[in-house]
Amino acid sequence: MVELTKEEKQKLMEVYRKLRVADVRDGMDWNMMHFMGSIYTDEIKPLFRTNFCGFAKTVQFVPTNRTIPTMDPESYTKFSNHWYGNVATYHWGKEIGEDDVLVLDASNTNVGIIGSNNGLEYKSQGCRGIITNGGARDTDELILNQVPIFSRYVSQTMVQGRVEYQAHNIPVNINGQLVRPNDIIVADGDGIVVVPLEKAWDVAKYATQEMEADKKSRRKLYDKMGMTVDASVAGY
Ligand SMILES: O=C([O-])CC(=O)C(=O)O
Ligand SMILES: [Mg+2]
Repeated sequence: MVELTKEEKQKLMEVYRKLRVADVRDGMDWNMMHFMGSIYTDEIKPLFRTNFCGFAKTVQFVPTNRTIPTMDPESYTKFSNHWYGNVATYHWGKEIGEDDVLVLDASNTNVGIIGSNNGLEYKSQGCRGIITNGGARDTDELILNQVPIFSRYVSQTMVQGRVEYQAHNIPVNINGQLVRPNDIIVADGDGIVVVPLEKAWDVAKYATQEMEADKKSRRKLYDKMGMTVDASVAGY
């Protein structure tokens, strides 16, 4: 796992915050990574239009093969607490910090692995966004609280009796794309791009080149059409 200093991370974020997914996609192509890194919105969708970038904090859950014995509801409360505390654990959550993006490989299970409670908690710790090939639940509240999340499913279920924590800070597979701890994640309405951390500056250089050419061109069109300058062309 490549580690960066706080200053190096801040410098990268200053550059990446300005880039659109399309620019980063171009920057990847310029570095001969045409078939790497893209995760599309037909598979992993944002709950609402949003954009973010940050460093991947990876976690993996797997489906369970444990049988659930029949029990009365009072016993189920104990069972549920035990599962949450020992099987589908969220102990890694406290490690999430500023400029992280939580990348949760839930093994494509339709389970509500992120809800409005843990989603808001990670946001409060500085988490920029969440990406999962599993499910989100409490989605009305996730939207109300503007917790930026891209997920495969809108789910209803709890994790108890369904999935188990497997590992964190390991390479994971999201829709056929490798995401390693601290790789850069860029997400917007066009989907998600994963940039290998060791290529981050090379990708940023050509992504910025393409973005600037594009914005200068759009700015001319704004002027030609008498359109009011907005954030997407300001400064060009
Ligand atoms: O409890 C969970 O793991 C998921 C959830 O619904 C929440 O955090 O609100
Ligand atoms: Mg909940």
